[in-house]
Amino acid sequence: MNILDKIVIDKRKEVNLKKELIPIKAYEQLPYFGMKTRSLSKKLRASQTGIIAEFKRKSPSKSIINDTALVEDVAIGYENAGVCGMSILTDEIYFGGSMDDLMIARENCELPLLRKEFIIDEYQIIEAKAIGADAILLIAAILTKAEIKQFSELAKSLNLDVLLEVHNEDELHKSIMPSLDMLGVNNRNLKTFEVSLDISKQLSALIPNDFVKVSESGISSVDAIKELQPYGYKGFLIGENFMKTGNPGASATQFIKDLAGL
Ligand SMILES: O=P(O)(O)OC[C@@H](O)[C@@H](O)c1c[nH]c2ccccc12
Repeated sequence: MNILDKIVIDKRKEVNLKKELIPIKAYEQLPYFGMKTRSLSKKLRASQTGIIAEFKRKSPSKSIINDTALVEDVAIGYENAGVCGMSILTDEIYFGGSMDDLMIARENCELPLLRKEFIIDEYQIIEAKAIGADAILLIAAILTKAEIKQFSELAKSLNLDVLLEVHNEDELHKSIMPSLDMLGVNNRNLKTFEVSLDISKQLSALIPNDFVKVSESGISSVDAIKELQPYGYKGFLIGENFMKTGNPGASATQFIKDLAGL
């Protein structure tokens, strides 16, 4: 069994358990549920740099990346660096994240926040809104076309932006629909962990221009972004490259300065 299948099995167990403990109605009472969201896709469209910076403690491909950085410091650091949005892993088992991380980031910055999660149930979308997320990730590799439609339409009804992630042509063809805001190409194969920026280059022409194109994973230099921009990418999701340093906010600041040619 590949790692992605394993993650999804564990996620289904986790969500089913939680559903019994916390009814959806409880989430709808939380203050963030009724709050206005900030659009990540609009920010990316208007930006010259387009960085979405991620908070990630560990990953199945790299084990520990950073187990000392505090999410509040990183949120403030990323905001001061001028990123367009912050991505926060809320999966605990494989990525060492939590919903608390997202809520702490929400309390400490005004950035659009992307809930980075393996979403397989509408429950997690309600949860995302209730903890203060502005956008959700949907991963085509683990969803049917009907689920992508159902989940993205629910997200839109809650004013959440939707980033749909693909890794190959079949996933892309299955996914294109008007309820998505951003189309993300993951340069990392979630089943084998192989990374190649060529995936973004190959798939870009197949993504209609009405979606904001985002290139995800394995981006570790300004040159990589300059290479991807001519393919129409407006968003760049960067995790490890910032998180592996002692001060993720400071490395994002330097990165954005270099990218903007300052
Ligand atoms: O740390 P990187 O290589 O810069 O990658 C960030 C982000 O793209 C990656 O964490 C990611 C992309 N899609 C995902 C889906 C689930 C978990 C994680 C991810």
